[in-house]
Amino acid sequence: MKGWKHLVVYKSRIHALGLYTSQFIPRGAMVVEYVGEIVGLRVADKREIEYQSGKKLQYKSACYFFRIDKEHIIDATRKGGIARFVNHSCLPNCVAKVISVKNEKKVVFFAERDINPGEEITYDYHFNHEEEGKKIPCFCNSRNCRRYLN
Ligand SMILES: C[S@@+](CC[C@H](N)C(=O)[O-])C[C@H]1O[C@@H](n2cnc3c(N)ncnc32)[C@H](O)[C@@H]1O
Repeated sequence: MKGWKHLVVYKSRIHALGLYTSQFIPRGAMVVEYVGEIVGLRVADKREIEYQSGKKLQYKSACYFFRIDKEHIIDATRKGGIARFVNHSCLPNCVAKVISVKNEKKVVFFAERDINPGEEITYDYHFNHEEEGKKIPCFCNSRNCRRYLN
């Protein structure tokens, strides 16, 4: 499959917008790369506060961070690709892998099973568990839903 033209951002049944495929994707195929700015934890923390403050309306309540490793985050809020619209599912059709290309870390989603045209692309966010009150309800609607993202 060449390029990402078969991937479409569309209203999701899980949350707001989601990413869908218009073509069959075979198990094991690369689906999309999570593109954005790679920043350190300190910068990411500052940006999170800035985004949540709502000072810049276009970033308000944005949550387009992907943690690559202990020190680095991909921030897809200001500059990012379509992968930022991939929602969480407790029974996902993709898995996110951190791979190294020419010594640079990249996050790529691979199909964990065959994905049919019209299906929403999902992966398991694997968020850390949070205490009551900080929990985010999950709307993935899968049979094994854990009820919360975190
Ligand atoms: C990277 S965004 C995903 C794209 C998002 N749907 C949008 O339109 O911008 C991640 C946020 O989407 C929401 N989200 C993703 N999967 C979800 C799920 N299964 N249940 C509830 N909210 C979800 C959460 O608010 C999460 O912090």
